[in-house]
Amino acid sequence: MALIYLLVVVAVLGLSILRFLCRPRPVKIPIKDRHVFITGGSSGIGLALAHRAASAGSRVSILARSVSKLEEAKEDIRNATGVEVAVYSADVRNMEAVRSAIEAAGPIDVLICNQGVYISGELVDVDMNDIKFMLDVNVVGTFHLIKAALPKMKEGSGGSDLPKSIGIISSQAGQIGIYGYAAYSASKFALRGLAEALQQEVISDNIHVSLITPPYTETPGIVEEKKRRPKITNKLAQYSPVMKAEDVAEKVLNGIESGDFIVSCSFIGHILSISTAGLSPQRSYIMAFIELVGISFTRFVGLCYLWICYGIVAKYQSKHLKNSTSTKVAPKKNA
Ligand SMILES: NC(=O)C1=CN([C@@H]2O[C@H](COP(=O)(O)OP(=O)(O)OC[C@H]3O[C@@H](n4cnc5c(N)ncnc54)[C@H](OP(=O)(O)O)[C@@H]3O)[C@@H](O)[C@H]2O)C=CC1
Ligand SMILES: CCCCCCCCCCCCCCCC(=O)[C@@H](N)CO
Repeated sequence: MALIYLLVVVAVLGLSILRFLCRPRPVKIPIKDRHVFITGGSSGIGLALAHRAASAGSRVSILARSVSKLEEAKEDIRNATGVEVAVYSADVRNMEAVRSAIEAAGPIDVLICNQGVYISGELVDVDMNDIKFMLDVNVVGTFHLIKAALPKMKEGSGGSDLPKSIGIISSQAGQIGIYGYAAYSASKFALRGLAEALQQEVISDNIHVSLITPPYTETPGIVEEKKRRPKITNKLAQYSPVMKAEDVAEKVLNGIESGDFIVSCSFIGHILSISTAGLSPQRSYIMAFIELVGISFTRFVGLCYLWICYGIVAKYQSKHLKNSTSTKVAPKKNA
């Protein structure tokens, strides 16, 4: 009895300390009647986000390269919601193109940097051009977008203005490195550094950064990627279930509206976020409490997961080695 009493006192005291401690402060970011600008909005997660934001009453702009895919998305959203979205064709790798699109779109309340490319394969086999392509689109492209949008977003912010948001789509592959994703993971881990530093720089402008970490999601992009994905990657990633783009979009917009810094989209996603909490800001004292209590447990789960991973890798590589020796030997026998 006394022990339970003590535990309750400690928990309440702990929660009060965390409530005092947690920075930045919690925030609510409305999206209704506000301008939401979504890159990669013509396909997959971005398209689902555009649908959802339009249904929620936002003014929506989408940006991507292909004009025909943009027009198709525009028609799709019009048919489903009756909302006209604005479309901008630009390659995020081109700063000038990004600048003109953002200028034409007008001041942004919620910028969602969702464009992204992913090519998997063992690093020795991946072409350097493909590696640079991923870093350019995923990382440099995101810098272009934020640098182009930020000056206007800062203008007139603070004061009594409504809070604004910059949402950056990373990935679970931005929380853990997985076989076959060395370059992609590097690009997605990079976004975390950007997000953490940027949040400190823009907090006084009442701009709030969300770093989103979806699991595998059914999208046109993933259908392509799957064709080249090493089989072993599927084995290692099987513990994180695949989601539908619509469900991811719902989590993303809810996370942005709640001002969450890390937005995870699934149960395993939450476990991953707790175990990689590091020095990311945490606005919710409840979540901070869960992190403090859960972190040694999730580290243990992580160690078990890595034990499984390295077992799978060892088995795969010994089989691979045997296979490659037998193929080397076979032609000799035939000759
Ligand atoms: N699907 C998944 O399993 C997961 C995806 N993610 C991330 O989510 C984001 C969206 O992925 P997903 O929906 O699968 O991708 P899709 O391939 O389905 O869509 C990608 C979108 O980005 C646009 N895009 C690509 N390159 C550029 C560029 N250089 N400039 C401007 N726009 C560009 C594409 O249009 P266009 O080609 O016409 O330019 C398209 O609209 C990515 O950042 C991805 O890394 C994260 C975790 C899991
Ligand atoms: C501590 C507990 C750990 C539990 C197990 C976690 C398993 C993680 C698997 C991560 C798979 C990566 C998905 C991202 C795919 C992606 O971003 C695509 N775009 C790639 O093509």
